[in-house]
Amino acid sequence: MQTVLFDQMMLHFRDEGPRDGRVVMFGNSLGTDLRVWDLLLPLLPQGLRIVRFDKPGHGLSDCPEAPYAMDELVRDAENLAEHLGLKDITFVGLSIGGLIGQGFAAKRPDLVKALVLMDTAAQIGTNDMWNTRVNAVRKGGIESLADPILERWFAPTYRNGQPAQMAAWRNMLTRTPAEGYIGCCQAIAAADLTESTRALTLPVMAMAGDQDGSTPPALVQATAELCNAAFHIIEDAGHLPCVEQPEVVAKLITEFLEATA
Ligand SMILES: O=C(O)CCC(=O)CC(=O)O
Repeated sequence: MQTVLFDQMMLHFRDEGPRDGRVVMFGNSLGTDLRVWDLLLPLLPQGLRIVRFDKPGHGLSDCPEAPYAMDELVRDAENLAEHLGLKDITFVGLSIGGLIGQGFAAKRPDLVKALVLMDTAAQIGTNDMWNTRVNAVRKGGIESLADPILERWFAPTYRNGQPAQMAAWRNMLTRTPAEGYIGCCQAIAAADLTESTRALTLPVMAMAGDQDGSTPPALVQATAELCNAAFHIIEDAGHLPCVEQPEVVAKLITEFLEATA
C-alpha cells in the first residue's frame, strides 16, 4: 500500500511502472476511487510510469471535514508529484479530476506537459445544483441519490447488460463517506476555471461520452474550445468512458501520447 501524509492528511496512491517511464498521472471523479482506471490502464502502452491517487474523502485516503476547496485538491496533486519527483507529467483527469488537472496545469506548467480532459469542464454545474445535492446527501445519504447518479454515469447498454459490474460501481459510490462526497461537491460548486483554462498553452485533448448526463458533450466541447483542445465524442458511453469504452479511450490517449512525445 502506498501512502503519504501532507499536513496530517493521508493520501493513498499507486505509483506503477518503470521509474524512468513517461509519467501519466490520473485524477478520478466524484464518488469514484483510483480503481475507476483499472480497465483502461492495461490497454495503454508498456513502459509508462502510471500514478493515480484517491482524492480526500474517497477510496483509502483520509476524509477531512467538508468543505474542500479546489486549490487544496490541486495542491494535493502538486504535493504528490513533488513527493514522487515527477516531471513532464501528462495528467488525465475525469470530471472533478479534470478540474484538478486544469488547476494543476495552470499552476505548475513546469511539471505538467500535457492534459487529457475526460468528461469535465472549466465549470461544472451551478451553485444551486450543488447546494441541492449537498442537502440531499446530508438528509438521505448518497444512497438516496444513487439511482440518478448511476444513470448519468452509465449508458443504458452498460447499465442493463452488466448487472454485477453495476452492483460494484453502486457500492463504490455509496461507500464513499458522505463528508468526502459533500466536500468535493462544494469544491466543484466554487470552482470556475474558465480564465486560467483559457490561458493554458500546453497540448490538451478532450473527450466526452455521447450519453454523459453529468458533463454533457456540449459542455466538454466548450471547454475544449477554450484551450484549443482536440475534442472526441465516445459513442455509447456516459460519464465514465474509461469504464464503458476502455479500448476507444486507450487508443485516443495512446495517439495523444505519441503526438506529444
Ligand atoms: O463526476 C464528477 O466528478 C462531478 C460531476 C457529477 O455531477 C457527477 C455525477 O453526476 O454524480
